[in-house]
Formats: sequence, C-alpha cells, structure tokens
Amino acid sequence: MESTLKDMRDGVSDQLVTPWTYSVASGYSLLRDPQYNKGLAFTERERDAHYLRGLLPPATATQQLQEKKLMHNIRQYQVPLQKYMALTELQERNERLFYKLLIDNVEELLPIVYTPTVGEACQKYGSIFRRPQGLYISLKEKGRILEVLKNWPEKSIQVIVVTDGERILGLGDLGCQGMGIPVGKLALYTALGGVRPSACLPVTIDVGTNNEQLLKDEFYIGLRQKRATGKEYAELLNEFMSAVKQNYGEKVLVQFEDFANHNAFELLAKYGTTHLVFNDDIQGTAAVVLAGVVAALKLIGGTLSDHKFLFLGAGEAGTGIAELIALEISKKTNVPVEETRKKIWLVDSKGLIVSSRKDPLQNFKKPWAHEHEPVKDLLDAVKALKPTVLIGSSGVGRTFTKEVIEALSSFNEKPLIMALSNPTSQSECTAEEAYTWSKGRAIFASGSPFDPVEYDGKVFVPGQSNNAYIFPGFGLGLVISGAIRVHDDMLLAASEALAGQVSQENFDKGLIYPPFSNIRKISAQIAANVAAKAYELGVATRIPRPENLVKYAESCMYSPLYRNYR
Ligand SMILES: O=C([O-])CC(=O)C(=O)O
Ligand SMILES: [Mg+2]
Repeated sequence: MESTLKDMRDGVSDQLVTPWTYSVASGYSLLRDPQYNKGLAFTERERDAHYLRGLLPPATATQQLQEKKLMHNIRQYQVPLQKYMALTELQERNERLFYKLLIDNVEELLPIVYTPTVGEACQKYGSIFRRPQGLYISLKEKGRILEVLKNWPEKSIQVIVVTDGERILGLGDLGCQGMGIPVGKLALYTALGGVRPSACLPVTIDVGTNNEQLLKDEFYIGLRQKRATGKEYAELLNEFMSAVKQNYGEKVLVQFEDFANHNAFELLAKYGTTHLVFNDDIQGTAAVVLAGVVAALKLIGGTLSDHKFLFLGAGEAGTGIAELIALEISKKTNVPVEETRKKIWLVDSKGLIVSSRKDPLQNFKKPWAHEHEPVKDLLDAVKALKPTVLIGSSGVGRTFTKEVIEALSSFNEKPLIMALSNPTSQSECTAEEAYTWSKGRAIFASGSPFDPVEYDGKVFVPGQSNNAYIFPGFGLGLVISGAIRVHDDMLLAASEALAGQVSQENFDKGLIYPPFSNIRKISAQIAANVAAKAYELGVATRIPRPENLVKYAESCMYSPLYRNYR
C-alpha cells in the first residue's frame, strides 16, 4: 500500500525516472507509448540515451510550446466531435500533454471530453472507433472475468468507472458504445481530482442492447443481441464485482455510471455493504445539487427547511437528490427524515407522485408518495404546490415550458431553477429561456453548460450543476484515506465543502457554483472533507491520519508535467 501512495505523490520533481517500456535497442516503442512519449520535448540527452536519434526531427520543444500548438489546432475545428477525436488521439499519443491541456484549459475543453460532446461521441462511437480504450466485459467473458482483468496492463488500480450503457446521460440505451462515459469520467478523475491515469480503469459491461438502431448499425461495436436481464445479468455483475475485489483488494473504488434506474438502485444497495461503491448519478448528483441549493440560499434567502422542492423526474438523480436534501434538513433541524421528506415533491411521467399511486410504484419512489389529490402534470403541480425550487432530472428536454416558468415566477421573487438533464439537447430548458421567462429573476443552473445570457441589458452567468464538481474530489478523498466503504455522511461532507467554495464574486454574478477553473483546489477541499469523515466513521485504513488533509490531498495529486528520463 505504501508504494502505491508514494506512486501517487507524482508531483513536480527533478528526480529522474526510468521510462519503463520494453524497448532497449530502439526508442521507437518509447515514442509509441502514450505514458512516456514526449514527442519533440525529448531532450538531446534523452534522445541519445533512449535510441531516439533520427526518429524525431532535430527541433526540440517545451511542453508549453506543444500545448500552444495543440490548443491552436483544436480551436481550428468547428465541429465539437472533431475536437473530441483530436483530444482522444492526443490522449493515446501523449498522455501527459493531454492532461496538461485539460487542466490548463478546463472550462474550454470540459464540454468536449465531457457533456455534451461525449454524448454525441457515444452515439457515434462505432464509426469514430479507432483504438479501444478501457476494458470490455461482455457475456462472452462469463466465467473468465478475473482473467480479463489480468489482461489490463496496469496492476494497481484505485478507481474503476463502470457502465452497462443502458442509460447514457439522457440519451437512453447506447449499449457497448457507452464506453465513452467511463473513459470521459476517468479523464476528469485525473484532470480535476488528480488521481493518476494509470490507477484509473474504465469498464463497459456488455449484456446486449435494446437499441434497435444500434443493433442494425453495421459499425456497432457491441454484442448484437437484446439485453440480458434477471439472473443472467445479476450473475455477470456478481462475477465482475467479486473479480474486482479479488484482483484489486478492498480499497478499489467502483463508481457505477449511467445504469438504468432499476439496476442502479439494486446494485448500490447490494454492493454498498461489501464493496467500496459509489453511484455517481444517484449520489454524486445529489451532493452537487445539495451544494448548489445551500449556496443559493445566500441569493434566495431562508434556510433549507424554509423551502419547498418540486422535481420533474423521479429516477436516480431525482430521488437521490431528494433524499440527500431531506437528510441534510433532518440533521440541521433534528426532525426525522420521514418528516423532512414531506417538503419535497416529485412528478414523474404519470404526474405527481401521491399516496393513492403507492401500490404499483417502484420502491425508490415510495418515500415520496405524500398525501395529496392526484395531479396530472408538472404545470398543475407547480400551481398546486407553489414550490420555491424547481429541479429537472427527467432526461427529457424542453419540459420546463414558458407556462411552467411563468407560473413559478408568479409567486417567487427569485425562483431557483435547476435543469439537470444531459446533454444539452435533454436540458429541461435553456439558460436563455429561464432568464427570459422569469424576467431575469431566476437563479439558474444546468447539468450541461450554457453560455452567459444577456437579458434586459444585464449579463447572467448560469452555473453548471454537474456531478463533475463532486466525484473527482470525492474519489480522491476515498483513495487517500484508504476508505473501504462509502457512507451518506461523506456525501454531505463533500457537498458542504463544495458549497463553501462559492465566493462573493461568484454570487454577484448569480452563480451558485465556483468556476471550474479552480477545480483542483476545490477537489482538494472536497477530498479532505471526505477523508476526514472517513476517519471519523472508522472506515479509513490509511493510518496514521495525516494531520493536514488538504495539504496531503494536494501532495497526492498527479502532475501532468513531463518527467526527466535517466
Ligand atoms: O455525465 C454527466 O454529465 C452527468 C451525469 O452523470 C449524467 O448525466 O448521467
Ligand atoms: Mg451519469
């Protein structure tokens, strides 16, 4: 364990390292190895020492100059998917340079490697596929998953992001092509949270797809069959989870991502007591939204328990957020969570969730079936309940209509509107719609990014309420403390740390989140708060506890600067 922690302290140093590739006689494979390749940045001495003479043109370049050139090239592309492909190629050619670009230009590049462009990339993954990234585990590998894990070149894995592709963002079932999501999420683990790339493993579990279009697509990269369900599905996942623990131990974090509702809740409940697991869509989204709501109180007034919340969408994000808000109110007011839940209402595709609908309701919706007469849709629910906060987690775009936002604005001086569904096409409303229809009074944040909007001579800057603020720092906190279980209190700790990072300057612009440009600093704060909670709860195994956890988190973070080779 000590050695992996030392490996993590991968900061800036003059220490010489050995580029550990197989080649000795020729440097050719060094140039082809993304972990060690530096392109024109190999020094004269390194070119001599590693048999690179003649394999590179005579010029040498600094990493800065390479960065300048690449950013210039990427900006030439008009089509976001082309930028995505250029960045993927860079990641596979020169990993450190890829992360240097991502870290230094996070606000510009996040919409490419992440939502919304990553969504389009998944839809077209088969046709843009060049080299595989991540690990594919399909029904064909049943009974051999441990062997498959051993085929992965890295042995000391700290974070796995796994999807089965059934609910990719708000785009639905993309089957095996969901791989873009774990790959993108883990790129953020490194760039935003500082977990070293070699410790990150993207996994896609392919049990088939029900997406007819993909099944017919000649370029589809997955199994051409309908999704396995029931016992067959559960057994494959069980084999995977057991193999992961056997191969990587108790402290590897498994982040479930973009599973369909029924599986997401079941997997989290099933493995939450035996493994270190985290569901980003349920728990990560909950922590980021709670942070935004708590921060927004500065602008909209009152305490959390003074507000009434209405959700459109009662899936992973909706019920996850609702539960965390109820838990936070309960902790702050000493009122049992069964009571605090009553401040929160959810609308699904069948209307308001009320007690008379309880019988056929799925388990995860049942806590939200409060006493009320039936209400058929969102607009009527807004009018009947008069919420102060409206949250969209439906995966369905354009559902916060003009009527809905006007109704909400008729009884709220400053309505808080969060349109969380991704990518941009699925956002419940645009930033412009929220500001225009509320006549500039809404406090607005969205899951996918929107540009600032000018309304009535004033510029409004929407915040991005995306779990990307939370999961990288959250995971780092688990890794540096050697945590073996996730607890809800750690989510609250992460959320509190994020809310604490919003400055007066941000509030003045109407922002309820800090800018992503500070994300590494924010991640260190989140990691420290999460680690502190892990120690407090007795689930941390890295003993002794470092005194200053923020400093420790920062010291563990991966640096993308080139190393010098001996
Ligand atoms: O990936 C994102 O942008 C946020 C997320 O987890 C989702 O929408 O499923
Ligand atoms: Mg997700």
